[in-house]
Amino acid sequence: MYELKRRIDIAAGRLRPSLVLKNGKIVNVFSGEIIEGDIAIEGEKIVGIGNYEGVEEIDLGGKYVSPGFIDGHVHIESSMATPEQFARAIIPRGTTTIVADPHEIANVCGMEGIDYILESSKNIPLSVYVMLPSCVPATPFENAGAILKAEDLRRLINDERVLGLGELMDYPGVIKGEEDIIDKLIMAEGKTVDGHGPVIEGKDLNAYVVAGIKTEHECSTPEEMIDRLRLGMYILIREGSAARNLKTLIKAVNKENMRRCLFCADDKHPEDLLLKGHLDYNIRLAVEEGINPISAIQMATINAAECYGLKHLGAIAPGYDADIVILDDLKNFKVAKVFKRGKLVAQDNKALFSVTMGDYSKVTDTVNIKPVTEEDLRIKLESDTANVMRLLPHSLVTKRIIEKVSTEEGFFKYNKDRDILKLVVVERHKATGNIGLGLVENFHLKKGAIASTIAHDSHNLIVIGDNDQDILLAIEEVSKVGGGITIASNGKILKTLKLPIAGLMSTEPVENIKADLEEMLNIAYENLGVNREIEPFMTLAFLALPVIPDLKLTDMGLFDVKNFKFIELDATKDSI
Ligand SMILES: Nc1ncnc2[nH]cnc12
Ligand SMILES: [Mn+2]
Repeated sequence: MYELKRRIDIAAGRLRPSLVLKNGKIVNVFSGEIIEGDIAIEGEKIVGIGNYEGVEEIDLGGKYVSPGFIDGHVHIESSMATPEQFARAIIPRGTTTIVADPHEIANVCGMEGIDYILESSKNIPLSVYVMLPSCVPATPFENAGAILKAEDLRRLINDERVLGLGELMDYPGVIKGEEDIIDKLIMAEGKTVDGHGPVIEGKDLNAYVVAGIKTEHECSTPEEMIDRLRLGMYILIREGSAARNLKTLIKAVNKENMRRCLFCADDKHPEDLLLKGHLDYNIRLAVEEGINPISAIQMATINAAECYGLKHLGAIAPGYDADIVILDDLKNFKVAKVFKRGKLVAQDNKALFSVTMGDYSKVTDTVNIKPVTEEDLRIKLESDTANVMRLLPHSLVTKRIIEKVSTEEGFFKYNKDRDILKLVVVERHKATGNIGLGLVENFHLKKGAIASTIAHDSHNLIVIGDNDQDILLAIEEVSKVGGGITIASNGKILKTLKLPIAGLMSTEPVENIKADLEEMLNIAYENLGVNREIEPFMTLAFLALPVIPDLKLTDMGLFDVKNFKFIELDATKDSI
């Protein structure tokens, strides 16, 4: 009561605000104007726009003022950094709020993983909201470290930082009205439900929307985007490290539909966050592609706030949180200062706050595999014609190709003159001994192997190599360090990035993770001759995700995503 009365007195000019940002060019996300004036701030709230004198004053020197940026869909784990370190990377770029989907760590650690993300993001100057993972495991065609049902999720659905259900990847299950999915949708009634249903259309799309799914971030064509806008879905335009859809989709944004469009990163690696940026990069790219700067700012602020029901965020107006970004101009969108709830938290691309690591003791030691032998890696082929996964440059998609491969006594034989590598997925949560075996073309690796415990979304242990000795050595290394990425060559480990949190995240500062990854990328390209059109670690991470076509490999075998079924490696044994 008192606080409200005080805010009214300050707004009315009867009392001086604690802080006034003077002389700014304020982007008004409601009227679409740029209005010159001061911003009166009291505590965590904006209380007035106009001409004010404050106890403390900061002169903005006529710079532009935007609301803090809001990422509508991001997996913190994909940055390989903890939430605290992730905040250090993105706040200097102007992001003050994220809607996170912790399905990566949930696939490894179940509810403990979600608790960790909520707990470790509580005391940082970044608002971290969470969508409860709806699909753990993503599909029935893989073994994850947990299975989450509605009754598991229910204890968190009314948490004030939980905004609803995360990406509904099991779109066939939604369309069939499967009981498990219905349970989760009813549990989330009144909250937001995120989609992941790029390939559906027509009546199936109606079924998906009427089920309560209100957003889509997996569009890769303008047609998919328009189809979904027409049915009332919000469109999240994604620019991440894995998938880069902005330049394609932005063409379909116009002044009539832009208020239903927002930005997201989905999965972004540390080097991209630190070098390219976060939503400041999306905004810059959109403006370069012809979008009006004010519209681009609306997409990064008020649109996301309205999409997720965040009524106190997304605008520079009385009563809104004082989440404020000061920009040098509306062309390069260089972020000069960032305020979070009225406090200066970043300046000239530097975080002005320190972070202490939260307790992660319940989400480590997560690699639990049955020892793998050379015998386990033998690929039986009755003919020499195989179903091979052909990698496409800068894409999560693989192409199914049928190729003649070398064999010996009925088993696959490495051929140094052919670019056909062995891909192995080892179940790593319950030591079941499950192993998926596949063949990959266009990765180009020579004399070595790369292993990783990042393998969306079940995050089993995935390895690619051109000889079994290095494959076995790499498996042993990532298992020994409790999860991570390693490069083995000629019987030696060249480098390992340790990811002790769930086998997904490092405890190191984000700058160190970036430096280690850059060194490993260099080793992959220089020492092992990996295809420079492929980002090896991100590509490897998505080769196990059976919701993106054509062929993917899980611990249960080679999966034909288009026909939604397992197939044999020997192409003569499987009808297409
Ligand atoms: N992390 C992720 N999980 C599921 N689907 C995805 N598509 C892109 N990134 C993804
Ligand atoms: Mn996602």
